[in-house]
Amino acid sequence: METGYLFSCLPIKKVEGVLPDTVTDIAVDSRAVHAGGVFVCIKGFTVDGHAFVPKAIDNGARVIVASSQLKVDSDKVAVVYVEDTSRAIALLAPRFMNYPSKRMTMIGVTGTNGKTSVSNMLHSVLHHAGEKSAVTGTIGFNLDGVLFETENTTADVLTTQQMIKQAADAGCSTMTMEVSSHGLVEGRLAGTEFDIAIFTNLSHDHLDFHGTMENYGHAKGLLFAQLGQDLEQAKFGVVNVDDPWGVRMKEMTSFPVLTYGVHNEADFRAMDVQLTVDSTSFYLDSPAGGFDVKMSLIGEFNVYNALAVIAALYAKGLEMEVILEGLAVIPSAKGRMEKVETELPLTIYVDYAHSPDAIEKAIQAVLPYKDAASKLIFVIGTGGNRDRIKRPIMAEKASIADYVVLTTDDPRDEAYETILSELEAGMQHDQYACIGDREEAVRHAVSVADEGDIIIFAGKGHEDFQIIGREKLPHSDADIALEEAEKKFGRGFIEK
Ligand SMILES: CC(=O)N[C@H]1[C@@H](OP(=O)(O)OP(=O)(O)OC[C@H]2O[C@@H](n3ccc(=O)[nH]c3=O)[C@H](O)[C@@H]2O)O[C@H](CO)[C@@H](O)[C@@H]1O[C@H](C)C(=O)N[C@@H](C)C(=O)N[C@H](CCC(=O)O)C(=O)O
Ligand SMILES: Nc1ncnc2c1ncn2[C@@H]1O[C@H](COP(=O)(O)OP(=O)(O)OP(=O)(O)O)[C@@H](O)[C@H]1O
Repeated sequence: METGYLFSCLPIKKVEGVLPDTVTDIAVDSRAVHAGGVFVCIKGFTVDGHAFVPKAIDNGARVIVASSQLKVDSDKVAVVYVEDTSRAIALLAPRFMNYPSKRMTMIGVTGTNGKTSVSNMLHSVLHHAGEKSAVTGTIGFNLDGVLFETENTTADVLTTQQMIKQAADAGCSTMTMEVSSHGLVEGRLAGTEFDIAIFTNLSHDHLDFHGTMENYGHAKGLLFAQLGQDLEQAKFGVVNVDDPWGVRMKEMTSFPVLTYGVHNEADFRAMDVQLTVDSTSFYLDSPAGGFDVKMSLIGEFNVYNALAVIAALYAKGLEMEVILEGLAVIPSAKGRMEKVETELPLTIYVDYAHSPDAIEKAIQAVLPYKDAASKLIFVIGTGGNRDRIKRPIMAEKASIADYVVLTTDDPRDEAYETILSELEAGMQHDQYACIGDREEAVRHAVSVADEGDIIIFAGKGHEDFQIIGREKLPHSDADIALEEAEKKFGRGFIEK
């Protein structure tokens, strides 16, 4: 790309050395720099990218964007000095990629719980409708069926723009993105032109980062504010009005907002909700008329997720019949109340609940189908070195289960004892065990289970690892549970 055009979007303090006519690439990681490329030095939470300039130059960087004074050979590289390199990359990345989000319908999904579920449901319904679509988030970057790993729910601004460009170049007509509050506050969505913004709900989480619920809610509101002011475009907000924050999100944008809910008046309202052990149905009142909706996803929370999907795809212009046909056949997102296939006389779910509200919702999804004589066993852990305020509240919600196993979920550098004692403080009854080692905790849950019981392993969801110290070790709640069950009941795994 022409260097002059690329840098004309930046407020530049000074340039040292001579800028080349063109640059080949742009990178924020010295290890990803290509010959003739631009390296932008980011001051991170762990290290300062300025320290990696020599490595970037070794890899062929031709231009460095920095905010601290550098000592480099100005015959070899040019240095562009700016006040704030994080803001600089937010301007440079979409420009370098030619603003690829403008080439697709972009749907952003934010909220404490349901982002992965709603995003993947949208992707699956679009796929069922014959559209080529992409989705990014906690599970990874799914480009029309091909899954790439991602580090974050919402990737850094450069990776985000690269993924959007990849999806647009591959001919996707829609891209759905999970939008985290961290991502919004840190500007990772800069330059991403959303057409539809969805808000699911807001409840206690991430207060280690945001400090207060007010800040956390404000962060989510940025997605709606960032829809912009070009009212000639057909953009929409989609909000859950059963959540008080949904009403506030409406105020954050001038674009039309479609509301959804079960209890309050809404554009898309579910009525006569019927929840069974393996399916959900409801009557939908909508601007397009009344419809009977049926799906295999379980739990009331999935009614909300379905309403968000229906409203967003209606806003996008899909026929209601097409949307509902897709909803009827799609599976749940990986690790979201996912039933483990087994011949055991037990019912086992793997779930990703790790906020107090999600824990409550996950338990409520199965409680009505539990036999009075059987138990619901709930295994829950929290991460080390992260939001500690939520720990007792998580255990308080988990106490709705008959038996609770308190454990860890990526303990990182924190001792088992502090995690467990802070969880334990919230327990409401004495039917529980505290076991720091997650593998042992899973085995214990199976060991106390009797025929007919239900076990929910919460917190890990789709993840196949446990982070202990700095190491990411392989871990699967489902595999350990089935192995233990095989010992106890003489069967577990289904012969393939
Ligand atoms: C606290 C936080 O936001 N950290 C993010 C941040 O890491 P960091 O600041 O530590 O980065 P760093 O390692 O100091 O690196 C600084 C710079 O040096 C560069 N570098 C580094 C090494 C090298 O050899 N060469 C080099 O150039 C790096 O590429 C980077 O540009 O930048 C990284 C790259 O973008 C992110 O992966 C990382 O997310 C970490 C993994 C994280 O845990 N983030 C959480 C808080 C988060 O963002 N969570 C939300 C959602 C959660 C939810 O809803 O559940 C999310 O969206 O994921
Ligand atoms: N709409 C919802 N309301 C409340 N809880 C939900 C909802 N949808 C899903 N859940 C519960 O929350 C858990 C996490 O769901 P999901 O992964 O979709 O949320 P998320 O917002 O993507 O979470 P994260 O930000 O941690 O990636 C699920 O496993 C389920 O137990």
